[in-house]
Amino acid sequence: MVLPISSITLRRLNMKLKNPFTTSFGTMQTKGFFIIEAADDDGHKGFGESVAFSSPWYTEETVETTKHMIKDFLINIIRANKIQHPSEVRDLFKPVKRNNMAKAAVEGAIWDLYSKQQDITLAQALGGTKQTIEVGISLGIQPTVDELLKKISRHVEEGYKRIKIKIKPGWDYDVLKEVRKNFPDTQIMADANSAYTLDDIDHLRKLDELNLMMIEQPLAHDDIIDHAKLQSVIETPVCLDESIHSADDARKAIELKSCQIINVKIGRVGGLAEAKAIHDLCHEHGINIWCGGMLEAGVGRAHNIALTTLPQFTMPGDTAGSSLYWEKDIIRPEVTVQDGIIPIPDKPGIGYTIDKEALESFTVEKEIFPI
Ligand SMILES: O=C(O)CCC(=O)c1ccccc1C(=O)O
Ligand SMILES: [Mg+2]
Repeated sequence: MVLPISSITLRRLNMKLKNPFTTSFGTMQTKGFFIIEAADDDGHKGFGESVAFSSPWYTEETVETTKHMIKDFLINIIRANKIQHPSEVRDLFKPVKRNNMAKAAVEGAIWDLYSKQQDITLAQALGGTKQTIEVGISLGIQPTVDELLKKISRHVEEGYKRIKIKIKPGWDYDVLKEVRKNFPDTQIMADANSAYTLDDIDHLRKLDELNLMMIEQPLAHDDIIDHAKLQSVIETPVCLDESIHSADDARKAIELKSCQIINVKIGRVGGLAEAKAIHDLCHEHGINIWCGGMLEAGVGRAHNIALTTLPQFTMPGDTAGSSLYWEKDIIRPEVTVQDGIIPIPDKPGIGYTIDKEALESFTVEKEIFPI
């Protein structure tokens, strides 16, 4: 049976983050992104969210490249092909190299549309099994250690299951040592966003004494060789984020022992089908995975929640509550977290309703493409 799609709408939104978010690369305050709406003639609407940032610091994609890819390539592919199941979109998009975040935004809208047509949840469509998921929070680099400690206290009290701390040279060992001293029993991890090289091995080895859950992407964004060298001489488990763009990348990293853990982001790997393939591979190899975040608005957050219902997502992810990022999110209800837990919504598709007024108020550009 063909999966009917009658139009795809591309909406560009601008939303201001409640708090600036600082990584080893710089600070973000507003987020531009696309909400993709895939509609059929029976009134079903599926939604996807693009996660590329305005500048290419995390991967090579940007808001502008996302638009170019979707408008000039991906929509034409959808138009030219009959789709029976959303898992086919991954192969249809293969002739377009990389540009994973653009692909994921369109593919995600089609998964949501399909789930609504079938009257099942997106989690069910993916084969998810959990009724609730556990989440942690990611804290950007703060102006002072004191401010970091205050934020950690607040989130530990709220019940977040683990605290991730962004690090960079000059904001690492001493800061984490202070954190560990104040929070001896909290699950703490660090994310370097590729700020180090193998020259820093001795420095990174000092982190072993702090009993961190893991160190995320310490070395180059495109590396799996040096990470294997690093992992062989440090005890702290290495987690890869930027380096993994596909199940094939994950296979190679596992084979080389470049990491013990993988952060799976739907956008970075090109969509839900690829994310599920990475999940299945890691399940087979006993590699723990968790769902990363890209400072998403509600639609992206809902997709992350659905993906995390798959069983090998054994570690708390970065999908924190909407109100930590936004004055007002674009979904109803907003994502709320209690004691570090998010219940899986039971409505069809992503399970959250689009707040049309909010969506409209953040929209700066809109284009409809008939399919
Ligand atoms: O809170 C979130 O959504 C995740 C925050 C985060 O760590 C992050 C935010 C933007 C870009 C990259 C990363 C990352 O995981 O490396
Ligand atoms: Mg990361």
